[in-house]
Amino acid sequence: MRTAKDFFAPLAVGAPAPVREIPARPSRAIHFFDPGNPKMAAKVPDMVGTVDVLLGNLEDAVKAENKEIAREGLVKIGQEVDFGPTQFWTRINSLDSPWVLDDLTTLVPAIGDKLDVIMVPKVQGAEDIHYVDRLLAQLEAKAGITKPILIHAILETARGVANIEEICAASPRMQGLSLGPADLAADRRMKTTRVGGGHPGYLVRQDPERGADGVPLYDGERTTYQQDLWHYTIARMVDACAMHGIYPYYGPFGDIKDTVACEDQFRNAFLLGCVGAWSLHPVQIKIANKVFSPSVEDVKHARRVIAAMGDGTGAVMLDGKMEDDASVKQCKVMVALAEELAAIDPDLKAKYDAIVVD
Ligand SMILES: CCC(=O)SCCNC(=O)CCNC(=O)[C@H](O)C(C)(C)COP(=O)(O)OP(=O)(O)OC[C@H]1O[C@@H](n2cnc3c(N)ncnc32)[C@H](O)[C@@H]1OP(=O)(O)O
Ligand SMILES: O=CC(=O)O
Ligand SMILES: [Mg+2]
Repeated sequence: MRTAKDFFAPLAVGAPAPVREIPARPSRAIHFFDPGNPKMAAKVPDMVGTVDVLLGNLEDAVKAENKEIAREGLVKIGQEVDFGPTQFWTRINSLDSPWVLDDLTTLVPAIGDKLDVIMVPKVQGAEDIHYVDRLLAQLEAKAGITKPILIHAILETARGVANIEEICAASPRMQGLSLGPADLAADRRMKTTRVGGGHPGYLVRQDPERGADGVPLYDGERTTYQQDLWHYTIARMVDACAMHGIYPYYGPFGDIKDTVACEDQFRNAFLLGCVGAWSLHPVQIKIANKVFSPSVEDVKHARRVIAAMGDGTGAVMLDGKMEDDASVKQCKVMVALAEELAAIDPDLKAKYDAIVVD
């Protein structure tokens, strides 16, 4: 165990000092692209400024025979593109793969000064984060990198879920967690073949009409309500991240054409406390940007409550509802997010600035 006094010490002589607080940078959409796919790679420069995070993916969805091309493509993009306000992330190959060592030893010297966050897949426990943490420190020291690269872990194994708190606490580099519903479903032996989202078989059913004898009458219509397969894991992830001052994200939604259900899944995650979601296709960026930005109505309400609550203590009635010390804190979460987003998104800023609090 690293003691409290050593926790913020660099893990290699000459490596940058770890950050004490993870910056709250907007990351509504983490947009995945394959850096070895020429069509996708060509779109990256024009996507800067339209999405909060651009992530060059080297892991699953990149064919084994293309791993090196993807890595080289990522280096080229990292060296040539000015990312401006957009964060630049990568997802490296898993720690048990033959590619990950080359991923790290190539990327850090070549583009480590540009990379904000490295996403590590299939994290099982703190030992995986410790490994990456030390190696990054050694590579940063060797390359003269002055800003520490942060680590994001994907929650996609049963062991990872069981070890979630120790993963979050494993390093001051820990920036956040994403739910990986596809690998997690496989690892848990869940019986869904979908990449994220709900399932029509996972439902609750309205109570039956009953006869005078109390026996259910089976011929009546009974409404069913599809449930969220991911509720437990997302809620678990949100608590662990909040406890450790890092950020939770929903991961992939594979039914690209079902933009409505994608929006629903993203909104569930937003309401539960996630700050963003993955985008696999350009069409999902707009959805994430919309869902993970507080609505004008919510911001207006939050500002009204804050104004009505004065010093933030006591209780008031507003529109027939009680507001008090706790609800004003909820409202402050909403307003703080709106302010963060307004600082980087002129359209949102104009909408929020136009709000008149009556
Ligand atoms: C499930 C577990 C996980 O690990 S999920 C994360 C790993 N998966 C990924 O990263 C998938 C990334 N996305 C993709 O590979 C593609 O979007 C898939 C889903 C295959 C669909 O591609 P495709 O059939 O070409 O779509 P399309 O014809 O609608 O594309 C229109 C134009 O847009 C481009 N495009 C597509 N996806 C991206 C992307 N992610 N980033 C940037 N550009 C993208 C296409 O190349 C296509 O371009 P063009 O108009 O032909 O020039
Ligand atoms: O990597 C993501 C997943 O769902 O698996
Ligand atoms: Mg996965």
